[in-house]
Amino acid sequence: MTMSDEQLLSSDTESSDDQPAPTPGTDGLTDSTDIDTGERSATERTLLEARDLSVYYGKEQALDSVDIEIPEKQVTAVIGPSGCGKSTFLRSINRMNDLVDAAHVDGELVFDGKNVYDDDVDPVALRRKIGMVFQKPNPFPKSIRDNVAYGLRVQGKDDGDVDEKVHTALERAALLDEVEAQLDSSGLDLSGGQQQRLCIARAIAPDPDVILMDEPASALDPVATSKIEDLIEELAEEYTVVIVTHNMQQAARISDKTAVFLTGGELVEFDDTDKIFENPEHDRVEDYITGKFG
Ligand SMILES: Nc1ncnc2c1ncn2[C@@H]1O[C@H](COP(=O)(O)OP(=O)(O)OP(=O)(O)O)[C@@H](O)[C@H]1O
Repeated sequence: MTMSDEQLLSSDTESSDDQPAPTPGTDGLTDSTDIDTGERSATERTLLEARDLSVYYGKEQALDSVDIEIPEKQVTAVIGPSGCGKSTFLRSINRMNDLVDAAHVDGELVFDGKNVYDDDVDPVALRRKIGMVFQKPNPFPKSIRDNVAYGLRVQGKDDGDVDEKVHTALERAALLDEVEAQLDSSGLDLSGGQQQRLCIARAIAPDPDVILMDEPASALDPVATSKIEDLIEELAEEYTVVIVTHNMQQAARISDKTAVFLTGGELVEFDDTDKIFENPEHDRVEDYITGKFG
């Protein structure tokens, strides 16, 4: 699953000309830690690690010295009250904050042993390894097939087996059965829930390692939400999923780990989801979970 660092670092047609020449990064694998619980795996490997990560918008600090180790092939939920920096944290993982002029990042975000803020990392290539799904389904005004194939095309992977890859991505996104007979119809003609699964198929077509999801079900009805939740749990067999959600029941249902951010962009507690919801260490987290504020 993991692509080489060379691929991560290599420039492509979308990258700016002033990107430094690609250089091989570390092949470093971060620490492995044996754990005694976990339904998905007995051993967890850290795939993403924030080290003293702070993010500012101008003078305003949105994330405050965050340290966190996110395990591979699990679902990590990010929760906390409005404005506490959840989206900022998510967007710092694949450098989406680069697109905000006022944003400034201190510290490190290490992905598979490499700081993604190093000068030699191409953010466009990075975003193919760390895909993103947004709150509102945003398919392109193109056919279902072309929506999914888009990620392959920009990656130069649209060789002979595009159709096979499109099918695989739709299947993994639990959408193939519903759209197989209409791949040339517009993606915009699908229901909201189907559009979101189409966007998930588009994100996974280039075979990323990580899928970031920013409240992916908040615009959907309960049935569509339930399908997305089932899908997220399935995706974690192949991918590392980090999901921002306002819905604490959803976090409790689908995640293995939960990170609780509180006001000021502080990561107050990060632990197994069961522990966070049943017996958190911090009173402030308990107050938030039990609805005393937020
Ligand atoms: N593009 C931006 N420019 C300036 N300030 C921003 C920007 N994006 C976020 N902020 C500020 O950074 C802080 C954290 O915002 P962020 O969106 O990360 O929080 P959040 O926890 O995801 O909020 P919500 O739950 O309401 O979506 C807030 O004070 C917000 O106003």
